[in-house]
Amino acid sequence: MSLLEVNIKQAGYKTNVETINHIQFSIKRSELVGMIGSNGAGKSTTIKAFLGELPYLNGEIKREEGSHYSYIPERPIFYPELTLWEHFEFVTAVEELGESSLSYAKEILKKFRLIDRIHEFPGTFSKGMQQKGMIALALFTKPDLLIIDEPFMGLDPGSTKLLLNMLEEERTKGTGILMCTHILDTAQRICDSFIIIEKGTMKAAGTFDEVIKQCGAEDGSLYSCISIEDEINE
Ligand SMILES: Nc1ncnc2c1ncn2[C@@H]1O[C@H](COP(=O)(O)OP(=O)(O)OP(=O)(O)O)[C@@H](O)[C@H]1O
Repeated sequence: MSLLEVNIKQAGYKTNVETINHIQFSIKRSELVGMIGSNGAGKSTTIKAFLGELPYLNGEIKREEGSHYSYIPERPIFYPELTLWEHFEFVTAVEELGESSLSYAKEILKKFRLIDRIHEFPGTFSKGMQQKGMIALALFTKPDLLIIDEPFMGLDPGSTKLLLNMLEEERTKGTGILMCTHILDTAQRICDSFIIIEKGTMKAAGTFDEVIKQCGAEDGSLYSCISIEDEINE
């Protein structure tokens, strides 16, 4: 059984108005899946659909029993009235993680070089620092499935390297990862499999060789899998 099995027939932001359709894929433990496609192709909508955040979903979503996920959205979201450290305390209380887990929080925050800023409000952080704060919070809950939308956005080279190492560490622990990204060279290097989304539907899915073949990308590059006029025209 996979961690996640997605079979979306149609889904959208209004009842009976489909923004995406016919998207099927699964994610196994320790698998890193790259979801790629142009701006507006339907990647974030697909994520929202299988997380149950859309008003319209015709399809079936199966999750491994007892597994839990963390979702890092494209734009960081924090509670304006809480400091970064208070976010960790809040998550500890809500998820019933126990006080001892806060030492793990400090470990992650040290790695992300945020430890000196924990008593500040994340809203006052730089974009990259906010992104790191979101990633740190997501990893803190030790998810079985990690869903990251544009993880490299705003990260400096050192933080990008750190994130890549942490993704590898998570994978080794058995975490399944779904990552939306426009950084195709990195995706090609680190992902086990790919989902290509185009105009709200799934154009290809599988290993690198499989998607290249399905897309008819003769130059053997993921760039050729993404057409330029890819946006959904409603
Ligand atoms: N909240 C919303 N309400 C209505 N339509 C939306 C909403 N969010 C996105 N859409 C529409 O859904 C379509 C797919 O958008 P989506 O955000 O899924 O694209 P994406 O592939 O994630 O793009 P990007 O790479 O730019 O993040 C677009 O036509 C967009 O306008």
